[in-house]
Amino acid sequence: MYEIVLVRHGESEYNKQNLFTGWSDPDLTEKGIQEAKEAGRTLKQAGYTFDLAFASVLKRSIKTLNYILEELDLLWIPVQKSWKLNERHYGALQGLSKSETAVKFGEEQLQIWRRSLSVRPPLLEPDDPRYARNDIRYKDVRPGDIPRGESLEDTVHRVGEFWNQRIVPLVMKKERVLISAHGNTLRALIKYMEDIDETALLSLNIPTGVPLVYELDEEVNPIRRFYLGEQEKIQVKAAEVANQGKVSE
Ligand SMILES: O=C(O)[C@@H](CO)OP(=O)(O)O
Repeated sequence: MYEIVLVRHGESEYNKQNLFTGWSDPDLTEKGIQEAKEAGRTLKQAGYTFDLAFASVLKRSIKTLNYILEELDLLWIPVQKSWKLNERHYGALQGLSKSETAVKFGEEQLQIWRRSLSVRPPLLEPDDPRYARNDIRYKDVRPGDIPRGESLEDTVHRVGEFWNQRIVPLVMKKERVLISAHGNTLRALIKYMEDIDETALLSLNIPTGVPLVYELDEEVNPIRRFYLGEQEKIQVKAAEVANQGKVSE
């Protein structure tokens, strides 16, 4: 049996303000830093250690990973960063308030944009300053691969490809891997690995800064997944994520 640990970054400035984030690059809040450190301590107490780690190219994921590795005294291990682990691109919704958007378009539409599988958000215009094509960190990405807005299905595609090409071979070599990523990237990975149906996917909300352990069989198929830490507290945190789509928080 293999094991892999996934973690969503700690609370970001946009999470705190309840703004759509996607490929925007806000920093962690003080609470987010504490969540990341706590995740590191939880892993340490449970006896986890890692040979290498992955992060996206967004600072909330990178910093979360660093705080965790610091708690584990593993800042020295190799870290691979990839845009393929970036949050799902939220298109023209990026930077807008979730609760104001719920008032304007209704909670039902908001839930479709946030949690459905195949619906894309309104796309960014090519000349929108939020379009990542002019951002130097994506200079090596084929321009056609840089999204202007993604459905979860689009994210499943890129994350699934990354999982197969970059992570599975390492897991099969018995490398102990930690992945610091994002709420919808992790939902996409869970969808890819387990092929859960859309109803289950709708209510799948990943809390910030909580280690999620996957046990995998010899073919790297999932056996089970579970969160490490106080289960009641984790459920409350997941419910908070679900409630971000309400008209008033
Ligand atoms: O804004 C976002 O990019 C994501 C994660 O923070 O939010 P949501 O849970 O609404 O998909």
